[in-house]
Formats: sequence, structure tokens, C-alpha cells
Amino acid sequence: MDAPQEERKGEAPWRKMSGEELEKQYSPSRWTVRRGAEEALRTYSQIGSEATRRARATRRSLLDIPYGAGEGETLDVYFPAAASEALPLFVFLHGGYWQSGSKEESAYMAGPLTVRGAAVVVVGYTLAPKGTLDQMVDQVARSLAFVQKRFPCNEGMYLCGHSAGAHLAAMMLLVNWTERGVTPNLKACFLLSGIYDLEPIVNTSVNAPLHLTPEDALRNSPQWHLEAASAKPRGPACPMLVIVGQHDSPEFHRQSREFYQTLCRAGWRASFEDLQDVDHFEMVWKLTQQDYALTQIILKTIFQES
Ligand SMILES: N[C@@H](CC(=O)c1ccccc1NC=O)C(=O)O
Repeated sequence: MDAPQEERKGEAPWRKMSGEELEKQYSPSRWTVRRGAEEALRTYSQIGSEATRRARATRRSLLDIPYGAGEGETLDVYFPAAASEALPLFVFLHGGYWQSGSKEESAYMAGPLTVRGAAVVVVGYTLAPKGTLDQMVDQVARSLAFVQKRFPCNEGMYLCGHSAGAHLAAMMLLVNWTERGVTPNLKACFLLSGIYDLEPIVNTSVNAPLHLTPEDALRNSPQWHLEAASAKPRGPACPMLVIVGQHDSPEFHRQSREFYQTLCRAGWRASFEDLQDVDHFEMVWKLTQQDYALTQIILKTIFQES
């Protein structure tokens, strides 16, 4: 059963916030500590573009591979030096509130991960207002099915999403893969600074290009459907890592903590990490660095080091 309406309509703190406060809570760039909002956003996209350029110049890659017939339904793959298809695949879904960002500026982790022997897949999807949230969720599901079919010998898919991308990643736990004829070999999920209950953003500026009705928001809120989902945990081998940045807003902390609790209730093996000393953007751009705590967590999860 889905979460009862009383639980959804309960005492969530955002319901008592002014419009202005809600807007602030859901504007990650207003919570950065080392840079101003605009500089943080600029740096985030610069580091991503530069990391992507570098990966394209120095790694074997497949770029703009269509996973569907629609415009923008393409993905990029970056490979380690040793040629093999029996590789772990790290699949990244970029953020940008479903209305900004692109795979062309999101291969942050391609360097550190390919050096260690994992391939990195960066998925493109159709941003709002052109794409609707339902379409994006379907696109990401099709991209994962495509990757599984294209690399059937993969040693596991490690799905990672940031912010809006973490929402899309979490929605994948609700997909009926049997119906789609292929089940991705999912080995772990990294959910970075995500939002899992979309109702609070319906009345913020985030929703201007999205046009989410309260019904759209509820249908696309993994927080309220996970416990009822038919896609049950694939056994103890698929951990869910829910990670939020120390300097993310209180609402982002609440969203991650409550989704972690829901994952546990639904029977997933989940962990929760409040990643010290990073904001919403540093959390991802530091994945360009091999010695960054989150890069190390990802590598340990993929390569099972203790
Ligand atoms: N306008 C937003 C931008 C934003 O939220 C964002 C930007 C890049 C990557 C992820 C983001 N957040 C969620 O997807 C802000 O004020 O931070």
C-alpha cells in the first residue's frame, strides 16, 4: 500500500513555511559557504565541462549513443584503458532541477573511476519545459535497459544521481523491469543530495517550467510509493547509499533522511551519510579528485574493498 494520505499530509515542516522560506530551502545555491550563489553555479558547470573535455580527449569513449528514437535520448560512455566488456558500469544522472544541466558537462567522475577500471555512462534526458517529468523517468528507465542490453557482460551497474538526478535514480526502484523485458544488473545506488517528495516544490519557482500538478508530484514521489512497489530489493547485494551535503539546506537534509528511513522500512539495505564540509555542488565537482571521501566510498562499493 502507498503511504496513507494522513502521513503525507502530516506535520511536514515545509507546510508551515512562508513562500519565501520554501523558495530558499529549495534553492541549493543559496546555501553555499565558500562562494556566492552565482559563482558556485558557474564553477560547478565549468569543472564539469572541463572534466568532460578531458575525459573525451584522454579516454576511449562512445559519444551520443542513442538509447531511444527521441531527440536527446543519447548517452556517453567512457572506458578504462584495458579493453574489456566485463566491466563495472557507473551510470550518472545529472541534476539541474530537471530543467538545466547536460551530459556534456557532467562527466566529473570519469577520470578517477576509469583509472580504477570502471566504465562511466552519462545519460542525457529531455529537460523541461520540452520534456515532462513522466517522460524523463521513462527515458532513464529505457537508458538503463539499453545499457544492460548493450553491455550484457557487465560486472554490475552502479546507478548514481545528483539532486534532480537522484530523484530520477530513486524512481528506478519503482520500475517494473519484467514488463520492460530486461532487468538492469543493479549492484548499488548512490543518491546524492536528492529530493524524493516533490509536493513541496509545486508552489516554488522550480515548478515554472515543469508545470507539475499536485497529482503529477505525488505520482513522481518515490518517498510515497516505495513501500508498495512491486520492484522489491534484489537481495542483500544492492545497497542504497543516501548522501546529503553538510551545507545542504535543512529541507534537503530532511528529504534525504526521510527517504533513507523509507528505504529501510521497504526492506532495502540502506545507509545514510551527512558528507562533511561540502555543499550541494562541491559534493559532485570534487568527484574529479581521486582522494575525495565520496570518490573513495564509490570505489570501495564498486571494488568491494574493506
Ligand atoms: N537554481 C538552482 C540550481 C540547482 O538547483 C541545481 C543546479 C545544478 C545541479 C543541481 C541543481 N539542483 C537540483 O537538481 C539553485 O539555485 O541552486
